[in-house]
Parts: sequence; C-alpha cells; structure tokens
Amino acid sequence: MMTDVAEQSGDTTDTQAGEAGGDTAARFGTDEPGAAARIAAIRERIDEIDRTMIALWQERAELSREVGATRMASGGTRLVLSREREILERFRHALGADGTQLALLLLRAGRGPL
Ligand SMILES: C=C(O[C@@H]1C=C(C(=O)O)C=C[C@H]1O)C(=O)O
Repeated sequence: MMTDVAEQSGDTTDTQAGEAGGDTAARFGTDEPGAAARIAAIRERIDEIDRTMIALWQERAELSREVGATRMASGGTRLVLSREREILERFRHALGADGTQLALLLLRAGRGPL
C-alpha cells in the first residue's frame, strides 16, 4: 500500500530538507526549513505517483496493442470508434477539457495515430 504524505511529514526536517547537500532555496524554492521539509515529503509522494502513472501508461498501451492485434488477426477492424468515444467521454467527465486531451494521448499511445 502506498504511504500517505501526511504519515511521512513528521520527521523529515533534517534528513531530507537539510543534510542532503546543496542549497535549500535552490532545491525547494524556499530556505525556511519547515516548509522545505514538507515540500521534500510531498515530492516523495509526487515521485511515487509519477512512477505509478508511467507504469500504468505503459501497461495500458501494451494491452491496447494486444486488443488490436487480436482483433486484426481475427479479421476485425483496427479501431472501434464507439469504444474510443466512451473513453474520451469518461475522461472529459472526470477531468474536463484536459481529460479529453489526456485520453487522446492515451488512445494514440496504444493504437498509434489515426
Ligand atoms: C483497445 C481497443 O482497441 C482500440 C484502442 C482503444 C483503447 O486504447 O482504449 C479503444 C478502442 C479501439 O480503437 C479496444 O477495442 O478495446
């Protein structure tokens, strides 16, 4: 299970925002130690989220390619536009206009450009 940022933020002042070397202001955008420690803790979670999203992105693209290969090998179509519309609508509903752009990139990652 992934760790919540709030659980990590109590004891990070010296080890993450202070001793690790380099200029605190340059690394964290502030030289206030408490703020820098909190930012360091949040960044750990951000990095974890990014790694997870990259892995999920790659897994999704692989699965999408497998669906396309399976369908074409059976004489089917490369694309199913009604399904793509459903996915676009799901992302638009959840995330607005940015969701639509994200879904377009996701779809392209799996099946290639139209
Ligand atoms: C993966 C599929 O094939 C294509 C790729 C899609 C996707 O990446 O989600 C959706 C529809 C198809 O155009 C599918 O039909 O489910």
